[in-house]
Amino acid sequence: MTPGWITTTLLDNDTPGGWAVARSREGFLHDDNGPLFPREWLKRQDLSVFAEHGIGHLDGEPVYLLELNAASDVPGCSWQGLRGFMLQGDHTLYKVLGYAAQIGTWAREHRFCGSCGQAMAKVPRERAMYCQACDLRSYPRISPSMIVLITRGDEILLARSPRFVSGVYSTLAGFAEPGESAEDCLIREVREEVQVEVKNIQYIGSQCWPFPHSMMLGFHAEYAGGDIVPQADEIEDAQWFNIRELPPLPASRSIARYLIDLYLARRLGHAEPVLPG
Ligand SMILES: NC(=O)c1ccc[n+]([C@@H]2O[C@H](COP(=O)([O-])OP(=O)(O)OC[C@H]3O[C@@H](n4cnc5c(N)ncnc54)[C@H](O)[C@@H]3O)[C@@H](O)[C@H]2O)c1
Ligand SMILES: [Mg+2]
Ligand SMILES: [Zn+2]
Repeated sequence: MTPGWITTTLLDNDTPGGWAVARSREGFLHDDNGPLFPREWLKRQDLSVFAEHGIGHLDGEPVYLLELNAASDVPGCSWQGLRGFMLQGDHTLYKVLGYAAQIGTWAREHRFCGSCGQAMAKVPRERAMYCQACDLRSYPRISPSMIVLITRGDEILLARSPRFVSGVYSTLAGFAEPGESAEDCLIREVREEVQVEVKNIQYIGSQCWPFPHSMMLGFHAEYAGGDIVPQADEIEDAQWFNIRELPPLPASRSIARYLIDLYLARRLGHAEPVLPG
């Protein structure tokens, strides 16, 4: 048995047993023991199953996703969105659910060929959908996004979007566009969102962000010039904050929070935090 969570495409839906998670628009089903259920028990419940996907092995046991048409009542259970599992609880289980969500969404959105419109079929032993007419394979979509902490000595640049929880300020982020390097994207996003220039861009680490399919690439950069001008509509407010007087910050498991905490730790001589993958 290999401990931990390993994704796979090798599971056969006709082989009984293993664990399963159930996902609807309301999130994942869970009870007091969490979101993993014995698969045969789950399949006996009154669920409207849209698709079933073998997704991986957890501590050597196969795990399947039951993708549902709608949430239904299961006695003793309730539904919780993926963000709730990210914010608290077992991080490995959150990784299982994050992967399940991305596979479920991708498979649902790639039932038909984007080129000719015919039905696509699952490719055996590969996470891909295939159109025979076009000889076209569609793989799960991952959207690279840059996220950057900009610093100026004891000050850090944080901003808030109108979508954030009231009072919370975070690092700047944005999606890569075709033709850009990670650095090009970072420089463009920072210019667009606050009209500031940066230098000494350093890659720090990355995080899967399955909302719905981002891959966050985290950077540190130093301020090089310009006065903050927040982008209309996208940025409600942006400010330089002294590291000793910070506003409410993003959730502790996010890479945004990690980039901030890492800088504080280095600046103040504290132990460095660990980035949750
Ligand atoms: N993990 C973290 O700590 C953390 C923190 C901040 C942001 N994020 C994530 O980073 C991503 C980018 O952040 P943002 O919202 O500031 O992005 P952004 O500044 O690029 O603005 C969002 C806009 O980009 C466009 N867009 C949406 N999806 C896209 C895609 N796949 N490719 C290209 N453009 C797209 C839309 O017009 C959307 O309104 C989001 O997924 C966000 O949830 C993660
Ligand atoms: Mg942004
Ligand atoms: Zn086709």
